[in-house]
Amino acid sequence: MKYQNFYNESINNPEQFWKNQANEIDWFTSPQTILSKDEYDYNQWFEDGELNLSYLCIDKHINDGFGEQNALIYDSPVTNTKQHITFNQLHHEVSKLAGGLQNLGLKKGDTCIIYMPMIPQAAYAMLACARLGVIHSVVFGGFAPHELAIRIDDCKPKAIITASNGVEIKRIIPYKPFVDEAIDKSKNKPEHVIVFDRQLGVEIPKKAYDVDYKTLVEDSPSVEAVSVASIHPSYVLYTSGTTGTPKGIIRDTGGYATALKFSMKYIYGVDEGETFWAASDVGWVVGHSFIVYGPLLNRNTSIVFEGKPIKTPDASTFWRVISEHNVKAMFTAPTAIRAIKKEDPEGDMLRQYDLSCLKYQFLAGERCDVSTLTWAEKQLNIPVIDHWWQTESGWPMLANMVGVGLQPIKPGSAGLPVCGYDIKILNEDGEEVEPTVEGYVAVKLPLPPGTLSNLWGNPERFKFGYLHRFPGYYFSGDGGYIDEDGYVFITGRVDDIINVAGHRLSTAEMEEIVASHQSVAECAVFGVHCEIKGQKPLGLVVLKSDKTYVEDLVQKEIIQDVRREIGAVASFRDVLVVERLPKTRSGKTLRKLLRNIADEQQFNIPSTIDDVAIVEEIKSVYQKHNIGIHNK
Ligand SMILES: CCC(=O)SCCNC(=O)CCNC(=O)[C@H](O)C(C)(C)COP(=O)(O)OP(=O)(O)OC[C@H]1O[C@@H](n2cnc3c(N)ncnc32)[C@H](O)[C@@H]1OP(=O)(O)O
Repeated sequence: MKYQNFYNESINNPEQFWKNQANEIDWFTSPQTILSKDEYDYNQWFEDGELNLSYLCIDKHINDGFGEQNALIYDSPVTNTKQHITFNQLHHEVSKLAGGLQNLGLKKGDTCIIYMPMIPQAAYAMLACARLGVIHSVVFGGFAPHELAIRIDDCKPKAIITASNGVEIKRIIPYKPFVDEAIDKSKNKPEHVIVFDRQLGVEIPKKAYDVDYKTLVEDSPSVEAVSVASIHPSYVLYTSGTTGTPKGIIRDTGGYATALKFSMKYIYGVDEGETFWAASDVGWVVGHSFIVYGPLLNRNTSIVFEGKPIKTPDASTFWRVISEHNVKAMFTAPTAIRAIKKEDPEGDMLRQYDLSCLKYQFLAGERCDVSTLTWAEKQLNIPVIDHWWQTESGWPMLANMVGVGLQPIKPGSAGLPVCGYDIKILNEDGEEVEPTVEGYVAVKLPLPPGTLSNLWGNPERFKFGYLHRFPGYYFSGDGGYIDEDGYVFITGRVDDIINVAGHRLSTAEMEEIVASHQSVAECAVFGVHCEIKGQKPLGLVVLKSDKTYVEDLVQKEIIQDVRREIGAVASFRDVLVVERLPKTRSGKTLRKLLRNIADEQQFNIPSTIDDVAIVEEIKSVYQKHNIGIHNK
């Protein structure tokens, strides 16, 4: 099969194409309607189909005779634990937890937040919710109680499933106290908090709403998977938006199952029974799609890894896991490769392991610089494939579809459009631009199955944020260009979103927190280049003139404020005090100029600037504080 023919088929005849793909999964009721419109006049897939994700990920494989195959391998260098979990064992854990949730009153259509570290119980919790048709919302453990509270208030969960603690290298992260604090702050209190005690000697503060996870599972019956409509939301996953509040991306069930089954085979090139590893976190979309649902749907063994690319215990960890667990294809973010490269530039640690099992290395989550890609290629000597997608899409939009046939790799490009995604580069007026001309990356509607179906509780924001700017297209928020061979190059966000170590964060949200410090008159927060994390946030503050300050103390307080409100994941460590900020004559802060000066990029000073002398002022502040690529 040729990529181009396959792709063209998906674009020219999407209904037939996706009907064929939908036939690859086991439906309780096969869909007769393939593509239709919902009440908001937006496309939906397989409207009248019925199925269950938990059934497809577990029961189906047991029924097919694969109950003793490993479904999950939990590998935790931070606790020195390795555990193999078969599909039979997964069934036991998930169906009894689902029974427990049911006993607590959770039913189809309710919501449940999952705030867990990278332990198998996080996957059990997701699958138990899916078994009942309960809509889960996993919140990344690096987010602070304030962020958790925002999500609680938005999705109003009936229960929260959490653990006593996480382990960050050698540091204990107190998950349960964070949940208690978030509930204190939120207006919509959940009825139950189900707590998995990891028995690591961490004290668990007790509350009336607490339910012990293990007792709940022990005392509850196994329950069967319920049938849900294809368009039933399987989950809500929050992602940063350009305004302060995060957006709850809604994912359907039938379209998602179809797209994930398709992805495992055609994008990642793994067959049933093989091992796949996405070294990410269940709190991100990668974790949903390619640690839990995708591999399990495809009867792959999936690795739940609780560790880091370095320091747990060293830069050889990834290679040990690949070799020990016979991983065929692996997914990680470029930032992880950069961290390994820094510790092991010549690949000496890598060569201690037999990596002959590894056939493909996939990279995504942030833009991949050429030197990271070529370093990985040189060390691994296999195709290293950058690809691009978003929380919104749920699965890859650009890739090198190795399951169809490996195409030449062009370093710097995230590859070719994946089947179903009619990707266009548009100018300000919504017109398609010529090859190699940079513009806005948009996808012609309808989007393929498995992509976002709306925003939780906010259909207006969905339309305005994604569909309004270029009618007839989904607007990705990224800029880029397509070359003469059809390869797409993503150049970065065109809004206030930054990507720090593969974590998508809103600078507007950080700016709100910085601005609320009592000593700050005005401020700007923006992303600057970071050698390891790709980008990191930098804050510039102008202090109020009617006060006396200890500058260092104000800076520490501001950094602490952002960490307390958003969480450690923000990596907000740099705040500089300046006399003034560059502005246009109409008073708009020139954040892009501030970023370009820091990144020492070629830039034009906007003609609307109110005082050009500020450019030198800012440069000298950056120099004094060692900000800038060449100062490192
Ligand atoms: C394609 C669609 C998508 O884009 S989905 C998103 C894809 N992104 C990813 O998969 C993320 C990739 N990045 C990573 O996995 C990590 O950044 C890696 C590379 C492993 C490095 O981790 P780390 O050294 O912790 O750095 P970091 O910048 O992630 O962390 C910053 C601070 O946050 C903390 N943190 C991190 N995770 C948690 C957690 N689960 N629970 C609690 N805290 C967490 C870290 O400890 C770190 O804290 P500190 O600032 O050092 O005190």
